[in-house]
Amino acid sequence: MTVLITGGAGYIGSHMVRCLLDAGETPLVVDNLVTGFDWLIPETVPFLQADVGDIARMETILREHAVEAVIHFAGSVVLPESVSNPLKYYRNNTAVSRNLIEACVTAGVDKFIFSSTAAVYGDPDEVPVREDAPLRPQSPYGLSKLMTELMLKDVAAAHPFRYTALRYFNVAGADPKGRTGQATLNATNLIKIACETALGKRDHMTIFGTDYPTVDGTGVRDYIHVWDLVEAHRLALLRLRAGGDSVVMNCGYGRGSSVRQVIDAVQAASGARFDVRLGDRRPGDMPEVIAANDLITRELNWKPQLDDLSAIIRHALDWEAALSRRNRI
Ligand SMILES: NC(=O)c1ccc[n+]([C@@H]2O[C@H](COP(=O)([O-])OP(=O)(O)OC[C@H]3O[C@@H](n4cnc5c(N)ncnc54)[C@H](O)[C@@H]3O)[C@@H](O)[C@H]2O)c1
Ligand SMILES: O=c1ccn([C@@H]2O[C@H](COP(=O)(O)OP(=O)(O)O[C@H]3O[C@H](CO)[C@@H](O)[C@H](O)[C@H]3O)[C@@H](O)[C@H]2O)c(=O)[nH]1
Repeated sequence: MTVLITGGAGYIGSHMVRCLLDAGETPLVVDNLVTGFDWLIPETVPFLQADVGDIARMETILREHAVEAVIHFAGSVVLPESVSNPLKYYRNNTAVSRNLIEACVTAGVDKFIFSSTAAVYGDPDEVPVREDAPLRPQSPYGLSKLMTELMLKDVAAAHPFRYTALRYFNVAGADPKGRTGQATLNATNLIKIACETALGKRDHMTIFGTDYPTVDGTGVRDYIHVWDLVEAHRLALLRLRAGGDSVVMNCGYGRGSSVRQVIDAVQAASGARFDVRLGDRRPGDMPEVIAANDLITRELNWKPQLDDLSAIIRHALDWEAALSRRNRI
């Protein structure tokens, strides 16, 4: 019962691999290492370096490894980059996913879990935002993921194929056991940047916008611990195995933290009073994005274990320090 993890050398995918191993599953990783690192994959896990958009190669891999289900993380993930280079996102997220789905249909793989994003909502009218809210992505990144969701829906209607699309909110933290974490180069995510600054890897950081209509004027996001996120995928896999139908669900905690609250928490956890500058709003940023999570809680009986900003930050800091000790970054 092999479970293929595309993008398993990346941040979230490498946690998925650990989570499945811990549960006694048999993961297989396909990754082209464009942003991932092979040293994040445990040596016991088979790894094939390939582009997920290569239909013939993927069809062969699915058949030769008797893949039962696919969890598809591979893709391009930098939202501002998608504005300056949209075709990269429509290729590596939309077209590549299309090819992978075709390989699955041809090879008879009928269970598919897809990494979608809160960016499909754009600037929500209401928070917490529900799955049936208007879908108005404000970036090619969000649209590239929404197009994949729509393809999955059509394919599931036409073929013996069922999927779960999880719309992640802001993923952060690292494996509580310290086995993997985010090693992304030039990361743009707030918690990663704040941790890097706390450890002296950056000499300062900037708050992007202090005049939002939020609790303290800075942007509010629903930060979800990566370990709770991958556990939701494992539960989604069990649900598909039990015959569950196709579904699209938010994956977040349903409460937000502001940029200032995050930075204060990183300073408290690290004991470092680092240089924080006040800057302009980052183009394309939303004031407040928070998940409604009733659906995932009900459908998967998902019970987050690490719904705590200080735990997310402690694990992120521990991982950042471990990266330095290993001379990784
Ligand atoms: N990190 C977040 O906050 C967040 C939020 C919402 C959605 N997501 C989605 O989650 C998924 C994983 O994100 P991540 O943060 O782990 O990013 P990441 O860059 O760390 O991981 C992506 C992995 O996919 C691989 N990859 C990219 N294109 C590939 C291709 N064509 N063929 C094979 N491998 C390829 C990369 O080498 C990398 O290992 C992405 O689809 C992303 O859009 C992430
Ligand atoms: O140096 C920084 C970095 C970020 N921020 C702010 O921190 C918040 C969070 O930003 P970031 O961590 O970059 O996340 P988002 O822009 O919310 O986007 C993330 O969350 C989306 C889902 O909502 C995913 O799709 C994206 O891949 C992922 O990057 C925002 O208010 C930013 O303006 C700063 O103030 N300073």
